[in-house]
Amino acid sequence: MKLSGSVICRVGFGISLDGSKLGNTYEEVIHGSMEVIGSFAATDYFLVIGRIIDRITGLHGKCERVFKAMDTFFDQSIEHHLENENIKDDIISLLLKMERGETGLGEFQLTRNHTKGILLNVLLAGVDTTGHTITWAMTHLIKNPRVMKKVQAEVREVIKNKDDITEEDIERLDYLKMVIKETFWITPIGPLLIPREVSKDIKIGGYDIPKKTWIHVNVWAIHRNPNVWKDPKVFIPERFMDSQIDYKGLNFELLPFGSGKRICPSIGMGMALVHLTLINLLYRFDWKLTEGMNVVLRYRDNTTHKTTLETHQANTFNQSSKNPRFLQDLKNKAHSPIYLTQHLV
Ligand code: HEM
Repeated sequence: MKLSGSVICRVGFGISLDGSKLGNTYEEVIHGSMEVIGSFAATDYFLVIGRIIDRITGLHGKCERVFKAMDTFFDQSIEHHLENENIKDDIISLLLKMERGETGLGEFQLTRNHTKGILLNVLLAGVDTTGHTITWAMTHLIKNPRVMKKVQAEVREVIKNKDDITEEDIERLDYLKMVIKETFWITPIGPLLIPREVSKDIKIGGYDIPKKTWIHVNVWAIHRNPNVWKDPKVFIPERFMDSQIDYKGLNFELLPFGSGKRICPSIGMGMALVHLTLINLLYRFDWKLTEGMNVVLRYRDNTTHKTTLETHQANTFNQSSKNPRFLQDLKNKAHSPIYLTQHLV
């Protein structure tokens, strides 16, 4: 989570969280918003009485606090750009150009609120999804030593003693690509996608669906359809060998990024981050399952760990971040020991 957050803030917002005053606000924003998104909101079901219930449960107040923290975070990030004119080529610079009318949007005038709305989308949609995909892939590998051995052998063979691992290397890692596809398939990060609202009365599968109905696409169930998938509960990356099925929204059997107009607009960045992180971890470390369901990462030269740091996170963006499914420690320095503890529920 911290890694994906840092990358997205660097690439999207042109800011480095490490040691910056934005780092603390960022933590509050991310954890707070995930908690709020994952909470039950009575207003979603009972418009009037729900507002009263949400005030009594404290959800309303929490939303207000998170919203203020988020607004401050975006204000500070934008200010940082306005003070440093040499920051270019990131999302904030582009949006500020659009606000000033330097980049054409036709008749549409972008305001500061639009800019903040877009930044909010990028931040919330990018950090958790990427972070949890990596964590799930690690979990499946730890639980499947056969696959772990095979993918690690492939990565070490292809990377050998290269200092820099680049996106070109990904193309040569066929089995890793299958492992990631299988991770998306068995544990999709958005199991119900983003809800759609029906714009007119329609019929789907023989059912009448009236205008304005919300539709949730159950990707989790689609990925487990025994008429389409063999062994739908087992982690077998080889199922994608010689298969044309891809995750880009055109094969409806596999929809980790959704499909249609609202498909994830950042598949490229998400996939690059997931691949490069896993390649680095598989290449540089041996992972070992210890007693008591702990997962320990060790350096290949057998250096032992020294420090532990804990972060709580949920496993999908449809669940509350209160769920302490994962406790993880990842000191992200090239030559410092890495130790990772995971509690499997
Ligand atoms: C492995 C990583 C990722 C996964 C699995 C993922 C998955 C998804 C899914 C399932 C949706 C909903 C699509 C639908 O309902 O049809 C979505 C939407 C979205 N994603 Fe991603 N995503 C990932 C990475 C990212 C990254 C890195 C960013 C931005 C930096 C991003 C930005 C967005 C945005 C802005 C939307 C909303 C699009 C809209 O509302 O039209 N995603 N993503």
